[in-house]
Amino acid sequence: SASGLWRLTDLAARRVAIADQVAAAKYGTPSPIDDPAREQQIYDSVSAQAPGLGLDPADAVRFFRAQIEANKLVQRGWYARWDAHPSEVPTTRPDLSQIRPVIDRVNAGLLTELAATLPVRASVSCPVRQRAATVMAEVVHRFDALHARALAEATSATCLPR
Ligand SMILES: C=C(O[C@@H]1C=C(C(=O)O)C=C[C@H]1O)C(=O)O
Repeated sequence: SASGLWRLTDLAARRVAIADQVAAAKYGTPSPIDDPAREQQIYDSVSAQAPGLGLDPADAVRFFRAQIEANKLVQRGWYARWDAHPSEVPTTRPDLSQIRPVIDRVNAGLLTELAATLPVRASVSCPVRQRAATVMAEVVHRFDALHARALAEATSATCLPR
C-alpha cells in the first residue's frame, strides 16, 4: 500500500475484530476480561523473539501492550452493551481455547510485520502513514465507533518515538 503500514494495520484490525469472539466466550462465565498470566506469556514470547528479528524487545512489548489494551477495550464495550441489553447476549458461546490459537497466529504475523516495517516506523512520515492505513482499515473492516476506537489504541504504538 501507499503507507507501507497496511499489512501491519490490517492485522491489528483483525485482532480487534477477534475480540468480539473473546467477549462472547467470556461473558457470563468466571473468566475475567483481563488475564494477566496470558498477557505475560505473550510479552515473554514477543521479547524472546524480538532480537532475532532485529527488534528492540521493549519496542515489541510496547506494541503488543497496545494490541492487548485494544482487545480489552472491545471486550468492555460488549460487556456494557450486553449488561444493558440482555436480549442481545449471544446464544452460543465460543470456546476461548479455540480462539487463542487464532490470536497466536495473528501475533506471529504482527511480529513479522513489526520487523518488516522498521524503516517506515522510524520515519518522520510514520504518523501520517499510520493515520492513512488506520482510516483504510476502518472502512475495509466496516468498524463501528467501538472498534475504530480500539484500532486507534492498537495502532498508537506503531510509530517509533523520535
Ligand atoms: C484475548 C483475551 O483477553 C485479554 C486480552 C488478551 C490479548 O489481547 O491477547 C490477553 C489476555 C486477556 O487479558 C484472552 O484472555 O485471551
